Amino acid sequence: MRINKNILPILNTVKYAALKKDIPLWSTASFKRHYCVNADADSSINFSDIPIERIRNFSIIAHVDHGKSTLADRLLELTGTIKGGPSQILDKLQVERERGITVKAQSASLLYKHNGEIYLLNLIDTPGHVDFSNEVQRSLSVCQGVILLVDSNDGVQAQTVANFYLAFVNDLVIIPVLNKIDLKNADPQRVTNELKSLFDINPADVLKISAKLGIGVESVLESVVTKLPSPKVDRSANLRALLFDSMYDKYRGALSLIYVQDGCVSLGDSIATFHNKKVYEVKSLSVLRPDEVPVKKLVAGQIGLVGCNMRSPKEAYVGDTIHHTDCTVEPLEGFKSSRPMVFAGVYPTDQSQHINLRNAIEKLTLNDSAVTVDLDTSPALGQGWRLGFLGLLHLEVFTQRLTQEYSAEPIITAPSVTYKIRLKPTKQNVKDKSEVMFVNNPAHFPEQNRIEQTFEPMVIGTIVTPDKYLGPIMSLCMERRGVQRTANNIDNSRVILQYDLPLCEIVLDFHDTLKTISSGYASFDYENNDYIESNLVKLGILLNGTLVDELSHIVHVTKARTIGRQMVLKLKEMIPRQMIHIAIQAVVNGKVMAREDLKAYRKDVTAKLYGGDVTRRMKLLAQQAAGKKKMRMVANVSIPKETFIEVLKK
Ligand SMILES: Nc1nc2c(ncn2[C@@H]2O[C@H](COP(=O)(O)OP(=O)(O)OP(=O)(O)O)[C@@H](O)[C@H]2O)c(=O)[nH]1
Repeated sequence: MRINKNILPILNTVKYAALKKDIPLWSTASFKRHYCVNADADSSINFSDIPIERIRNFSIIAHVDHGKSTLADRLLELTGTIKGGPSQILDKLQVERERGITVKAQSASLLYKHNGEIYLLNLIDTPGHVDFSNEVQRSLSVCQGVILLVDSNDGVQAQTVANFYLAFVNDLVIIPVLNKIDLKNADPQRVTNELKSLFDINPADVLKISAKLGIGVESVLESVVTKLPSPKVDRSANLRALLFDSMYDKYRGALSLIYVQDGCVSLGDSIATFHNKKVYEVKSLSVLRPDEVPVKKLVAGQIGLVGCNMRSPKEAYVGDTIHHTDCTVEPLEGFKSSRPMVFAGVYPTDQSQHINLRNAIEKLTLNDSAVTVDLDTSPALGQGWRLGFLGLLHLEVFTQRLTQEYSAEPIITAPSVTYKIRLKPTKQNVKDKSEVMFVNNPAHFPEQNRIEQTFEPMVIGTIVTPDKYLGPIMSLCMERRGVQRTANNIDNSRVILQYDLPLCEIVLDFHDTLKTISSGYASFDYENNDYIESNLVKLGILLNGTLVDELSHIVHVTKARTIGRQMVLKLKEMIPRQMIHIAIQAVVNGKVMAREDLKAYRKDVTAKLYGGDVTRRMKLLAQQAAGKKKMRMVANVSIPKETFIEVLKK
């Protein structure tokens, strides 16, 4: 590791010695004496005895990869909550570890000694990717402050801007922290100036740390205690707790993560929820450290997990208020539900898997409340669901979790955004000229002669980039039918751009392309905007003359030929040759835009075996049969199940 020399003056002797010997700072005796709560004392501390003035609830927010989970690890270690061990401890899901990103906000309760007093710090590590911004929004609703973390090499990025404003509009106290000061190219001064010019943050308030090396991390804890307010709650009032996340446990059913706004809740209490009006007995209560530690009581200001035998995942409604059955209270505000941006059909590989897949989707949506679920049927794929997601990464993560956590292997159809269509007045409804329908499934796209006007959803995209990539980025936005709104300098080498872009142009691969053309330096964030009128058509895909709606796509008329060409080529590549000749065509209103042919072919997997090796022959045939199971018969053609989504990627 090459250490930035500029940080040396800020290391005191203990830290420097620890660093040189590669001893983690938090394991030094002097550190433990000052900051960690003694492990023996820890087990005897009753969390509910900690007064409100000594509670701090905060989130760590930042752009992707700026070090949130690493800082969370350090804070857990420094406070003695965990004793080292695996890194990114709050990234608990397999999908998070495999992809190296946080997709779920995770909370942990830390005990911290300040001026001899013990404080309870409830930390929430949030995801950085724009597809999971609903997790950040929910987390902020139970916090009084945030740590806004910025990489001191990368500087302010698109999600830094989005997250700053999210915290700002929620009236939260912001602790600005520059991370990765150990990197050779770190430039904390430049990034401090960016924070000043963009957000008017006082340079004197900016902390400079290296979460990886543990440098300066104690100053973060000190700021959390001294700068953040304690929660505004009332312990003497009747119980009101906000259910802000939930998860499914095999043995205990749905578990609810709650923030106790008023009063307290104890084991054995009889509680009810506003949304479903059902009554439950509190069976288990725990705080997360970050694993569950059972407690007897949760009091106002605390965050904890409640188990009350909710058997159906639908009962734990995120945003609901929990109260005691014998008291009437005003419900808490809850959450504005996030609007799904991308829809895709989800079908079992064969209909015998239907019930399993339904259970898996129900349980997983409990832990991912942003996903919307509607029933759907498809002539080729049978009974299934139309699911709504916040973006393509969200869709991919959800389906990966279905497979990894519930052993379900669904088929996902081509994702689509929701278009608005105004139909021509018919003789019967001349008076009602404005018959409008919303379509997110190409199968429901009306015949062209019934359509009066079509509209597509737009976003306002924010791009932060070094100015040397400005040319290619502007070309990319133009190619994606974007219209520039603003362009401003952040400093003398970086620019922040705002564009109006059609949502369908950014959901699939815009982010990846942007990263590629800017060597990874540009970042992107977007927010929903209105619908605008746009000339849209259905690009149908025909396999041997049969329309396959599951592969069809709604596109802008100017893109129909290019996308049609790309799709037939991709399909030719993805569909294995079969015993019949396959014609693949892309059509718009009956007019062929592109065509490819896949020649017939008979694959005799046992052909190379001579003689009578029956067992080997059987094994090969069995392997071939298993391979076929992973395919789906559509229009008499076997299609690998990934085709439906992969075909749209360039
Ligand atoms: N050199 C250096 N690397 C760091 C530091 N902090 C984090 N990293 C590295 O930066 C990368 C991203 O860190 P994470 O903690 O996963 O970042 P994150 O913000 O939680 O990422 P997402 O949850 O995906 O948004 C990892 O490879 C870390 O080891 C630091 O202070 N110095």
